[in-house]
Amino acid sequence: MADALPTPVPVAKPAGATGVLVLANGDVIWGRGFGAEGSAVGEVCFHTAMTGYQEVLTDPSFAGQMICFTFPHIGNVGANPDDVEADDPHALGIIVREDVTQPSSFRAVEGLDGWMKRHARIGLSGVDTRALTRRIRVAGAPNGVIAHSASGEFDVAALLAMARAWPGLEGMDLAKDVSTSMHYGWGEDAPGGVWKLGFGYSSSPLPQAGGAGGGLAPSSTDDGGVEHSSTVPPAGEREPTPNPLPLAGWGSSAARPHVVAIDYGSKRNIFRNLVAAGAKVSVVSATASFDDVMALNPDGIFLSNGPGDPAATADYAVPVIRQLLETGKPLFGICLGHQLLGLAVGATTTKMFQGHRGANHPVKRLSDGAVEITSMNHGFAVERDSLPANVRETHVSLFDGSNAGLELTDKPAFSVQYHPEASPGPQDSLYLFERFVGEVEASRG
Ligand SMILES: NC(=O)CC[C@H](N)C(=O)O
Repeated sequence: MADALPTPVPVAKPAGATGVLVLANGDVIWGRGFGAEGSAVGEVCFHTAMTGYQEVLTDPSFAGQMICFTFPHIGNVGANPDDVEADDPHALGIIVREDVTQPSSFRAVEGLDGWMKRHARIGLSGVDTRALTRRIRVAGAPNGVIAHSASGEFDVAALLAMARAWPGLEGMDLAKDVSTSMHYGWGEDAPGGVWKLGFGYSSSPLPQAGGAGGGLAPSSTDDGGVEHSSTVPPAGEREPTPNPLPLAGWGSSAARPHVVAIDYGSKRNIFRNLVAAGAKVSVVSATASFDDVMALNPDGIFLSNGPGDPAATADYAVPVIRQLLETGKPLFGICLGHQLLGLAVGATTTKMFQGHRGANHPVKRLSDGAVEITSMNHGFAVERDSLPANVRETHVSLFDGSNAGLELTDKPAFSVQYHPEASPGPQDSLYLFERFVGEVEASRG
């Protein structure tokens, strides 16, 4: 009963169009460009959150994707250095209904337009985002190119060729490209260890008065298969959090239990919540070996969220996770970490038709029937029917019945498909951090 999509017909460029979205099927959607000029290719998905656009844009899970926001007013509280999940945006660009207005918030230090320009990310406004969302619901998340040119000049045929040449997210490993470039400590003492209003610890320089906007990176580099135009740089390997703590000296002797987090593209608020729940956190890269992790003497292991296809990341992540499970230490995974734990225990993952992206996704907790309102951002899912006998499904999406959580019955390991760190979004699921750190504490010898 899915509606048929109309065959694309060439749409003449309307007067004043300075931005365009070209989909791989030939659809051309015109609008007004903002943020950086240039073009970027990736998957087009929609997000239903009404708040938290900076958190969404900087979530490394969005590498390789551009986001159509269903909420029409995006950008109206500007940008600040606090509401970021990484130093730089990882989403390639955003597609919005209304033009971005002057920011109205005591927390804003610049407008969204200037922030995106500074970080070389493209925006497109004036788009019928309802129609685009409906298209994604009917036909799945398409590949496409977002482009912004202040002169209004576009080579649509070249943009279409770029969209068609992009191989798609399926089979694409992006985690190691966005992971931390060095191992570091994220402790209660670290700046930003826990969130405080006005902390402003981003290491990105803030714009000088009147100086916002310049500074686009000059050339493209490879980003795990994500192609970029000459003006939009890839997300790249992330710098560690500012003022990282040294790793040395942390371990089981410390007062706090020590969690080693494998960063497949983690959001900062996850680390803050682990610290708030009582842990000391060390962060290691996605490609860290079993020995790298164990050398830090962990009391528990955390597997982070991240971009791309879990099956492609599994090549290097799963053997390490399997060895870590054998240690019997508590293990907790979120989103990509959930999918990788699923793969490590022998389950399979699949690409979803349109995915889940929003801050109001109901999930049923099967242990007691409670419904958690959750923040979600995923395009792949663990296949329930592939779960082995020693794995129990713990949570289910009430939107489409897909798997949203699992736990092992013979080891202290569990994971959820949604984002319990809940920024942006509700806080129903923060108990998971306390459960995990409580288990880590209890398991210390
Ligand atoms: N937020 C995430 O960790 C996303 C996981 C994975 N990249 C997906 O799209 O399903």
